[in-house]
Amino acid sequence: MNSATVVSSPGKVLIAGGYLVLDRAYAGVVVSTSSRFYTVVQNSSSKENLITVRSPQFVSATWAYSVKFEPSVLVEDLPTNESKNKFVHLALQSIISLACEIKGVAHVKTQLSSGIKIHIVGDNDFYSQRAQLASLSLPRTLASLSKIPPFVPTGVPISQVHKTGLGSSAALITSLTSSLLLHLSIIPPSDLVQNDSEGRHLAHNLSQYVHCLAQGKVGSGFDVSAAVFGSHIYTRFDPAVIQQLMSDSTSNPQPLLPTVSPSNTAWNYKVSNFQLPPLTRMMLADVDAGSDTPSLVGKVLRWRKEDPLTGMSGALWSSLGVINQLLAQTLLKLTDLHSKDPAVYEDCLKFLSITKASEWLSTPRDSAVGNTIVSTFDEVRRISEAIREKMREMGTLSDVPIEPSEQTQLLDLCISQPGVIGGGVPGAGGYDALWLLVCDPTADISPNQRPVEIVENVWNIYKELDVSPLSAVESLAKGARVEDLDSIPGLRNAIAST
Ligand SMILES: Nc1ncnc2c1ncn2[C@@H]1O[C@H](COP(=O)(O)OP(=O)(O)O)[C@@H](O)[C@H]1O
Ligand SMILES: C[C@@](O)(CCOP(=O)(O)OP(=O)(O)O)CC(=O)O
Repeated sequence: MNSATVVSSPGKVLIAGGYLVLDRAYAGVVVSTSSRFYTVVQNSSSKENLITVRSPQFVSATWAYSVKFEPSVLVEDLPTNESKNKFVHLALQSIISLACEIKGVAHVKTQLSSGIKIHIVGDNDFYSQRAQLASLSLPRTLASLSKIPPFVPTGVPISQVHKTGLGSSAALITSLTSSLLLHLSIIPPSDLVQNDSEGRHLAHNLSQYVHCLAQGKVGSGFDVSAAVFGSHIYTRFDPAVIQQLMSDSTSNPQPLLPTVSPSNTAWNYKVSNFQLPPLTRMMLADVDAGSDTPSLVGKVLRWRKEDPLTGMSGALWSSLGVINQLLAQTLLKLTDLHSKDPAVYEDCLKFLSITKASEWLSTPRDSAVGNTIVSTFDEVRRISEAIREKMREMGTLSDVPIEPSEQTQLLDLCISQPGVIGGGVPGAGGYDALWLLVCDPTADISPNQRPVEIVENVWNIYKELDVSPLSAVESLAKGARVEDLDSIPGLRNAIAST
């Protein structure tokens, strides 16, 4: 039998907490996306201890590795490989080593007795689809995106692809790690059904370590955390937990389990429940201008370090810390209000969808509950504006384009449309993306246009920046998930030709 083990992991959007989340004293609000990475692991009938990995969306993206077990586990690139993939290679080295520590070398040798093949694909949203849309002569709309075949080939090697900022490497590492942990019987599939299982935490800790190793730095880890746990309020782990492993030489490998074990209490990350309110939709745009996140981060952190003389960064971090939390709590309050009175909530949503936010409070609702719902939406709008203002201040003080004026103009225009609740520049900010939260009622609001359509249209005709929508919405499935190969449209086909 050659059954496939498939695990998917979502992408991420950090809607609040950019820069602050690097510091354990502050939390970030991360939304996981419906766009996912999929890793498909199958036994092959090739050769003992041979692992082949293919990414069929890319040119020259096949990598073969041999696994040696003596004197210690060593995963080696085959000389025939046309390119290297550090992320995949380091992931395999770490997963096989950990599997041997947990189950013994004999168990892993049996699993690899006729080799395994791995396919990795990411939803189209992870990579810019401008060229596809142009070649199909389609306008840049959500409807056009749905006409592009799933997992469409990009026509370029991975190194040349235009990423959209959804965190491809974190989602890739997490789906690869989790699928291999399952395929090698290190964790049971049921562990990826439960939210808080030991297996899920093991997949998280290992993925964080591998991702840091591959990136050559320890970031906040919110992207891996979203790929594992889904949307949440994230407090980072202390980097000391992996410091020793990060500095180990490959010639003298240390055991991984003592560090990555879910029972290692040095992993002090916090994951608190979060989701966007019912009947709202997150909208994402890829803005084709591009920013280099590491250089933005380096500059902001340097400024913060040098700043204590004036104390401005301290005050800014404290006030942003408070309003970021307020955003999360106010959004959660809306979910609560919906569950208490879904009918009134839906009715309010209809009103908000056809009204500009600046006029939301001018017409009182029929009931006290209705007024609370509308004023809570208005509070979200005000908080999201306050966060933008503070992030712009951070940008001005550190001389970093966190919300550059070109983005400010576009965001202001979007936020002034009926039914738009709030938005901003995600993560580190810069020129490359924006997010909005819009009302998305189930009810028919014709002859009014739906907020999603209004925003799409604004983006479509906007001239000052080159804007293209992404199809992602929030993923309500919590993080890494076991999939059935045939239930994901296009997946079997995407991996069939190679
Ligand atoms: N589909 C894929 N298959 C294999 N590796 C991938 C794929 N997509 C991304 N990667 C790996 O992730 C790396 C990109 O990492 P990075 O630059 O940190 O991107 P991001 O900012 O999207 O996380 C690539 O060089 C490659 O090693
Ligand atoms: C600055 C940050 O807090 C957030 C950066 O978030 P982005 O979503 O901008 O990151 P990239 O995926 O690298 O583009 C750095 C961090 O938390 O690691």
